[in-house]
Amino acid sequence: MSNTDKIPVGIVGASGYGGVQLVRILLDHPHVELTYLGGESSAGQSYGQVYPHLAHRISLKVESIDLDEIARRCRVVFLGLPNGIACDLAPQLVDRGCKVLDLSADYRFRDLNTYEDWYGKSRSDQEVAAMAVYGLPELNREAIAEANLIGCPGCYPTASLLALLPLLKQGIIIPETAIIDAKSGTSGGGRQAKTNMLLAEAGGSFSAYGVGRHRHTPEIEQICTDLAGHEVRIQFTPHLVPMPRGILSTVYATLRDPGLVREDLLTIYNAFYRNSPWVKVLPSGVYPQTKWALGTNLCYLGVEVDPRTDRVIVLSAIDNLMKGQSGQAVQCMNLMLGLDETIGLPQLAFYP
Ligand SMILES: NC(=O)C1=CN([C@@H]2O[C@H](COP(=O)(O)OP(=O)(O)OC[C@H]3O[C@@H](n4cnc5c(N)ncnc54)[C@H](OP(=O)(O)O)[C@@H]3O)[C@@H](O)[C@H]2O)C=CC1
Ligand SMILES: CC(=O)N[C@@H](CCC(=O)OP(=O)(O)O)C(=O)O
Repeated sequence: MSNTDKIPVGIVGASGYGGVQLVRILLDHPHVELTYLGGESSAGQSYGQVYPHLAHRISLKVESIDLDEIARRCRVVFLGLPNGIACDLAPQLVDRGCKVLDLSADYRFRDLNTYEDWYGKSRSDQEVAAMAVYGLPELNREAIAEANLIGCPGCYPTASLLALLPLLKQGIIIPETAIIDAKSGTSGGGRQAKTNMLLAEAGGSFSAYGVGRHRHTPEIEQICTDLAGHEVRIQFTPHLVPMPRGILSTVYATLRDPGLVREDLLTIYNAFYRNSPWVKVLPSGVYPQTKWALGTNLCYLGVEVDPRTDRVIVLSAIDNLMKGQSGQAVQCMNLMLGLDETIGLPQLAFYP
């Protein structure tokens, strides 16, 4: 592909945390060119005013949202907006010929009754939602490559499902025994001011939230149900950790075959992910740390079996803003454009 063939790409919600990660990744992507950045309260400012450390790399302004103008200037559009807004924009952008990747929850659910129950917004775009593809490449690589609209997964579902997929696909666990204990850095809550994210509130503390009812529960259950072939309910508890970014998700489930040991599970995981460049199964007895994934699109998995309880324990570490959000969206974009899924995405963390 020559320079003149670069694909024009826009970001709506460019001033947010997901938006700035997309800008950072796409500025160095060899096959795309940023042609539109959109926002709400930041509209009218240069991008360098919003993020001064990027002023030397980008001269675009943040603009208000004009769908005709976006479609005129972009072939691919990322929507990094609060939940409940993309559903008013995405269908019109797809109609105008754009490929759309929505970072919010609006197109993650095939059945909008579930979305309405958990997100409290009524929807009339069931047909569009049914054609959207869930953007987890390790699950849906072929469908993503053919799609025009991607519902990118949530950060906790990404970390947790990558831990669960080999177990569910091969019937190794009793799905309804799955318990997910996940911890996130504060950037998971986005860039807008929130009291519970203040340094004085979250800084020296570690707490659970959404206990018994977090909206990522039905998202994880949708995939577990598909893979198990019957309705599955799981237990999920998120926690807020005093660090800027990263997720560690620890998943427990009961083995169907109590004879399996750690080495058996590692063989299964390594085989399952052998063609998935963004998932790294760690060697026997090694468990992931969030800092290994920071700034990269990688998911690190550590696998263990407790023979006393017949439970498998899988630990999954990602950067919530990368594999948990913008990095994964670019991985999907690469597939939609027929490119290698690793192109343009950082592989090395700034560890230690
Ligand atoms: N943070 C994370 O770890 C993850 C987030 N997500 C999801 O990705 C999406 C974006 O999240 P994140 O980047 O954290 O969000 P931020 O809060 O950091 O950014 C939100 C963006 O949306 C824009 N915006 C807000 N309200 C409106 C509106 N009414 N109309 C148009 N634009 C609006 C803001 O523009 P302005 O600043 O100009 O007002 C800003 O650019 C959310 O749906 C989130 O749930 C998914 C996975 C992980
Ligand atoms: C730490 C923190 O607040 N995390 C967010 C999850 C971010 C995310 O993935 O949210 P969406 O599903 O809305 O896209 C939360 O629990 O609401």
